[in-house]
Amino acid sequence: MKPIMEIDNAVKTIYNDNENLNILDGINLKIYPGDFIVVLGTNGAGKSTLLDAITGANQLSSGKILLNDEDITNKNLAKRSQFISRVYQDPKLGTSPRMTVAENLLLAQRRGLPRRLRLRHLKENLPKFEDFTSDLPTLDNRLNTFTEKLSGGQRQTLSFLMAIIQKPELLLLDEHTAALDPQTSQELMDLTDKVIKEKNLTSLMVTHNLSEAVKYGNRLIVLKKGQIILDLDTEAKAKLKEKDLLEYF
Ligand SMILES: Nc1ncnc2c1ncn2[C@@H]1O[C@H](COP(=O)(O)OP(=O)(O)OP(=O)(O)O)[C@@H](O)[C@H]1O
Repeated sequence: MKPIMEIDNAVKTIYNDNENLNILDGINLKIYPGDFIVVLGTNGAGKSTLLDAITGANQLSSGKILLNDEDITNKNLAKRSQFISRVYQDPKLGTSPRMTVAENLLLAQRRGLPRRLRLRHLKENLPKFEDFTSDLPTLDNRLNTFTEKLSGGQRQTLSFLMAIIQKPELLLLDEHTAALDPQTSQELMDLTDKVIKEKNLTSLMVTHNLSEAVKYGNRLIVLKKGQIILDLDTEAKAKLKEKDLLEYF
């Protein structure tokens, strides 16, 4: 099987305290269609830097990133966002507060088009959005609500829907349930897992929650000081127990 994404010897160097520091230090990773890869690592291990490098929010110092065999290393964030979507930890990122839920969904559905074109034809899209949100208790009947009026959990569910409404080549989940209360976090995690399976999405999920790391996904990597120090394939991941991970933290 061909990888969707290939990260080849990715290095990100910063100048800190009068010295060069590799915050990504030779990352090699192949992401295959349908992979759901859990990414673990202590604070400062380089997880966000890796996601930034994948989205183009931050350019690599050296190394390459290929998406479906195309070298995207020098493509900017806007170009890559047509194919790669990301859900952040902060519910306020990723949604427009002064727009309704339906308008936000419309913007996301037309990712890649100029903004003035993206907000046209709201009315004819409403039935589709109603269908899309109807079995989600948190967003049912909320299509005309301004996003700033939503709770953190509702807003994060919306961010997730926006990230997947136009099937991305790669979905990045950046501790996307970490800021929510335990029940809401569980609901969003269950929705995430269901949608990833139903739509056969390819995904990378950063988490600090070890039980989530064991329960979800088919592969797992651990980052430390900018390097991948553990890379479990599907078979090894299936046998994984929470206590096996403790030695890495
Ligand atoms: N622009 C920058 N300037 C200086 N240091 C940086 C910069 N960006 C990241 N770092 C440092 O690089 C290291 C990796 O940061 P990164 O945010 O990727 O870690 P992380 O694994 O996502 O951590 P966390 O779990 O806390 O979110 C950290 O030591 C961080 O302080």
